[in-house]
Amino acid sequence: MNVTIVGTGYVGLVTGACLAELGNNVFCLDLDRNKIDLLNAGGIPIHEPGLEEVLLRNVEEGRLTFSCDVAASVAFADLQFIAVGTPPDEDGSADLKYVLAAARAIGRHMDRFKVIVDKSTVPVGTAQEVAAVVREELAKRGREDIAFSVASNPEFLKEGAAIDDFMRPDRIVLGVDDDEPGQRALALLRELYRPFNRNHERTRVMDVRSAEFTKYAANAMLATRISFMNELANLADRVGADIELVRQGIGSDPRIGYSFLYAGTGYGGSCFPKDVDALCRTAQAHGLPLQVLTAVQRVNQAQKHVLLDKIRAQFGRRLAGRTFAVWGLAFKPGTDDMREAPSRLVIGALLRAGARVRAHDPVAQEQAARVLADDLQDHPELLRNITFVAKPLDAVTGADALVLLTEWKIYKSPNLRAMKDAMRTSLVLDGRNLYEPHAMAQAGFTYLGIGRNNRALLPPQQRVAAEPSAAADALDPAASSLLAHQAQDP
Ligand SMILES: NC(=O)c1ccc[n+]([C@@H]2O[C@H](COP(=O)([O-])OP(=O)(O)OC[C@H]3O[C@@H](n4cnc5c(N)ncnc54)[C@H](O)[C@@H]3O)[C@@H](O)[C@H]2O)c1
Ligand SMILES: O=c1ccn([C@@H]2O[C@H](COP(=O)(O)OP(=O)(O)O[C@H]3O[C@H](CO)[C@@H](O)[C@H](O)[C@H]3O)[C@@H](O)[C@H]2O)c(=O)[nH]1
Repeated sequence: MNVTIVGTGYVGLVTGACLAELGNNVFCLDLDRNKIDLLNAGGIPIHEPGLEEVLLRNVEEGRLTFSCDVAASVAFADLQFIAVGTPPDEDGSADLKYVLAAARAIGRHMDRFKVIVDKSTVPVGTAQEVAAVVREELAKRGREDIAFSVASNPEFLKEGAAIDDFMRPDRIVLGVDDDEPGQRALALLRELYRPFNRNHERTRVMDVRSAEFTKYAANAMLATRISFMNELANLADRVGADIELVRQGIGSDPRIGYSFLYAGTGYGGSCFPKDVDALCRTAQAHGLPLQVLTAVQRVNQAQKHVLLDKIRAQFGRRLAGRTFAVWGLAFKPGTDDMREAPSRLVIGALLRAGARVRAHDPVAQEQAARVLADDLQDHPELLRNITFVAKPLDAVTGADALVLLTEWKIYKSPNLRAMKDAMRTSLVLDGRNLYEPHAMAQAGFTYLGIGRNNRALLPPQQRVAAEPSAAADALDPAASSLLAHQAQDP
């Protein structure tokens, strides 16, 4: 089949590549000329395992095209997928300007029946708005005779596992209208997704509004599990339990399951924070504020500060002159995506407090340097105090503490002896609970995970003995106000 994908970001690129891999002819449109030029030159704008191979093969075999030509993209296929960004607006609701601009462009150029498929994550009712915009454009040209349908086909892929998620989906949600164009849309989409249903039927057909809602409900449920565990982890720290053992204890109940119950430094990325916000906004607009999800957001905001609180508990306010090793910058392993990455907040706070940071990430260092420069626009001189290093061990050399923020595989079995020898102080703050407290204590580390302050396993908590240099003793005033602010954070 011929398919057009509007928007060649994480979702658009993966969708386009995977649909081409199944034998379809795919036209990927983006308005970002640099991105299209890079793709046409054989480059890839994002880090996503397995993507390069699929892209190169399908471009070479002529099934995958990248272009900025809107008229050509609309003419190319009856199926027009919209996969552009839906970033948060100022009030937290989803900003639909890219979606509606894409819809308008389709309406402006279409000259025969089209199925417009919203793959972007969009609030309930968006398909109706898309249809209105397309109708408006058709009316301007006096072409109200051209039929079309707007369907919803939300995407559930995870970054870092996107190809696998797309190729082996748990479910394919199709929201279509009941009318004749809607049923034509359904027939086309069923045909497109037929290869995914060979083993068993994965397609769930529903009305458009329910499909749009399903996407938000899924992300909200997953975010809720994470905030629930993060809150319990903080209590575990107080009562002397180990949240990892608790996770396994409850996960063994099939009604609960093991997935998405890892405590950490709060969820980040381009989806959970913005989608939970947007759903809360939708609910408010309908006069039904969502109390559980409001708490989920609040807990997540606070959780992003938990490691900083632990750092402060160890060092007091004297962070100026200290050196912190940071392992992991991306919001999760398997990606170079820095959107809402907890590392931004932690590193920003450390630098503002006058500390030095030696950071390592296997793929996200370049992106991290870019976003941190943006985050620290008001204090660009602080960027001198962050060094990006080639190897994890280089980061810990001479460090007062190691702060682990992303659970990349490369950090899973470090050489503890070499680490301990290299560090100035053997303090490890593990934001992903990657290590065993007992093993770390045995190796001579002061180990602080999230919700793992199990008194039976750990030596009595000691404050870090080594004092910073005298020159560093004077606390940067910006740092002290920042830390005070964090102390008050809910
Ligand atoms: N990133 C994920 O893991 C993920 C997973 C599932 C769903 N989603 C949802 O999918 C949507 C896209 O997310 P993303 O992460 O791929 O975004 P992204 O920012 O990586 O990519 C969006 C792309 O759309 C392009 N674009 C914007 N307006 C355009 C237009 N009018 N015509 C053509 N191209 C245009 C931009 O230049 C950009 O390249 C969002 O709604 C997001 O919530 C994302
Ligand atoms: O037990 C867990 C699982 C995840 N996280 C964090 O949650 C965030 C999101 O992780 P993940 O869901 O793996 O990555 P995303 O790529 O953001 O994928 C989510 O968001 C996408 C965009 O909507 C959806 O398509 C996916 O189904 C949904 O998992 C990250 O910061 C993780 O560190 C935890 O803290 N604990």
